[in-house]
Amino acid sequence: MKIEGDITMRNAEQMKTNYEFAGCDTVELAKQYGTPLYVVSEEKIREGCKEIKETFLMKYKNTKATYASKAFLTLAMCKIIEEEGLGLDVVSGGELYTAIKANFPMEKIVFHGNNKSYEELYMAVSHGVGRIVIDNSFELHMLEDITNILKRDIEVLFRVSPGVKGETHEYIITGQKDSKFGIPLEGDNILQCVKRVVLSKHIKLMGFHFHLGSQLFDRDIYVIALRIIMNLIKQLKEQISFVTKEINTGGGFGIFYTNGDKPKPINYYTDAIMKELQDQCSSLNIEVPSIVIEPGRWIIGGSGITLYTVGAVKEIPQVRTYVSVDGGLPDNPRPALYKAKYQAVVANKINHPKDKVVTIAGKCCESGDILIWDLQAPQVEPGDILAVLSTGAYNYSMASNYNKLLRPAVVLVNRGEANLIVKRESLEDLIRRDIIPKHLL
Ligand SMILES: Cc1ncc(COP(=O)(O)O)c(C=O)c1O
Ligand SMILES: N[C@@H](CCCC[NH3+])C(=O)O
Repeated sequence: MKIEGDITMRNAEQMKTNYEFAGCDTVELAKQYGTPLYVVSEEKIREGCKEIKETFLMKYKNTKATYASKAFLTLAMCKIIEEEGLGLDVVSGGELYTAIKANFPMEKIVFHGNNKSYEELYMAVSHGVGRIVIDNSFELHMLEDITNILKRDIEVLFRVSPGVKGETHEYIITGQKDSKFGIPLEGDNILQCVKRVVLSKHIKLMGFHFHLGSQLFDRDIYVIALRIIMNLIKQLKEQISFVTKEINTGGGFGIFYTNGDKPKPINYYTDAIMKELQDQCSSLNIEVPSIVIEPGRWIIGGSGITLYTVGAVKEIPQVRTYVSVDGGLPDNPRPALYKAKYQAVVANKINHPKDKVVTIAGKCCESGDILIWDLQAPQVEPGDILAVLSTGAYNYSMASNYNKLLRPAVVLVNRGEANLIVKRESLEDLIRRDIIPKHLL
């Protein structure tokens, strides 16, 4: 009996031809929820958070981690992040509103942005967010005004621009000298801002923030940036006796998309940051400030995939075969924006030999709407389900309605169970905000 059972199990295993993600058959998911479909693994998100806790937060005292919600934010995501005990970084009234609606603890919110509006700052102060990261002196003035009106205290950091250039796509580097983000360290801009804020009645300066860019694999630039910030901290202490309590070293930790990406555990970065911090503090004889990191992509990127249904397959002899899917640039603008590369599998043909090379095209009226060039794949036919991998970060959050395509649904999967966490847009949603003026009726 037992032997028979084993054979049956083995046969079942061999016959499995569908791609599984978090214990769910992705072809079934596509059938049940339609395509394009974002699928997000709860377990993978929690594993990332756990790694951050075990190898950074528990290893070093006086440390915090906030999830950069711009990577992927829904009410359910807020709940997971809250349960995991991380903070949340938001960059707009919209992201803050989402966190408020999820009852996310406001003291764990860090509010970012290089051009926050008066209304956004007012919203942040009146809801009592934990930190506002001030990007410029214009914002500082608005914040002084708002805190005086509301008579509310607020703790802030200054975002500074360390002048360090990360190796990544030029559109996603932020820490270089010529950047729209942060207060430059050249000149006395930062000194003036610090002098001003220390006199403020309601604004308490806790320290400094830098963020170097995204999809970074090199820890040395974090160390270099930290050294530069430590020098600022030393000068401020000597010149105006300002004591820095917190340094936020941003996010940007890279993940695997395709061969060539060499992802690292989080402590590859944080151990180097903490070592530099301790060395610098002891050599400068200053108290060790608290360290905060803000990973976005590193937590959610590999936790998501996108399912598409294949439509037209067009073979141009001696040129290439275009396989068109039912989404593309509107649900994933990253290949068009950053020449981002992705891996994909044909979910219903997982065991078929990959003896073809095809190009995965989106359905937008844009020649640049190509999701993947030259994918090694089995024979692809209309109706096949394509799973594009590692789409958890900056796909759903950057999606648009270009060509009036409907934004996909999002399904949260965990150990074979699936829950819809964002509904698919409807045609009605597309015109909900349109108004026809009287003279055109
Ligand atoms: C201020 C700030 N913190 C954190 C992040 C998160 O970046 P990543 O998703 O690359 O970790 C970003 C985005 O680059 C950012 O601008
Ligand atoms: N949107 C970018 C990341 C920007 C991070 C925000 N500063 C991407 O998809 O790679």
